[in-house]
Amino acid sequence: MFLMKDIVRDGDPVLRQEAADVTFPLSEEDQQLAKDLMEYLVVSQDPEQCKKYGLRAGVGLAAPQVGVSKKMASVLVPPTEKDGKSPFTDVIINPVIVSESVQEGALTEGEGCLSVDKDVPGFVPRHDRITLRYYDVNGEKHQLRLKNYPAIVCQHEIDHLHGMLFYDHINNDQPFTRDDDMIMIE
Ligand SMILES: CNC(=O)c1cccc(C)c1Nc1nc(N2CCN(c3ccccc3Cl)CC2)nc(N2CSC[C@H]2C(=O)NC)n1
Ligand code: NI
Repeated sequence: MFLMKDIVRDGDPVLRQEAADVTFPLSEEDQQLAKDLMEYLVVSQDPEQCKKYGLRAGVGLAAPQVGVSKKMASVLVPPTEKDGKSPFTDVIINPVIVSESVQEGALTEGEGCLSVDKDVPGFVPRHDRITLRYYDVNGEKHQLRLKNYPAIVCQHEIDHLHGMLFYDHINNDQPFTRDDDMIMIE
């Protein structure tokens, strides 16, 4: 199981590299990595276990953040009160955003990252809607449309696979600048 000591922090070059494509069928090692990446999110989202292991809660974790420069990330978007179903949960492998809305979206409260200890205030302008193509741990190809929070999270995690961090997108002169048709996501 990953603990905070296993999370690579900003400044480590691995977070600024282009990660390598994952080859199928997954090696034992890559299968274990996928399990561990998802387990971190599950444990971190359970208040009791989160406290017990001293974790920072997250809804996404990319392999480079645990020092493995491979195109793999776990995403676990918690269920919204409404229907108790997670809008998106999977380990995305060799993900590609095949299309994206011109319309932007951003989290109203800004973004946090397990690899960035400092708070970096500001809107992180992203695409409000994306069409995501990825392979799951079984090598099955998926292509689906995501919008709002799940789309933001996937873009944040896919950024990690290309050596980008969320604050790279923040407008430093006007961090809370937004154009009036930017979708603000709670
Ligand atoms: C600077 N202001 C802020 O951080 C920020 C501040 C307020 C609100 C938001 C919404 C903010 N923003 C933000 N909050 C999150 N969490 C909210 C709490 N949650 C969580 C916490 C406890 C249990 C279960 C869960 Cl689910 C875990 C996830 N996560 C991300 N990001 C950016 S995309 C990848 C994702 C990530 O996992 N980061 C570690 N951003
Ligand atoms: Ni991150």
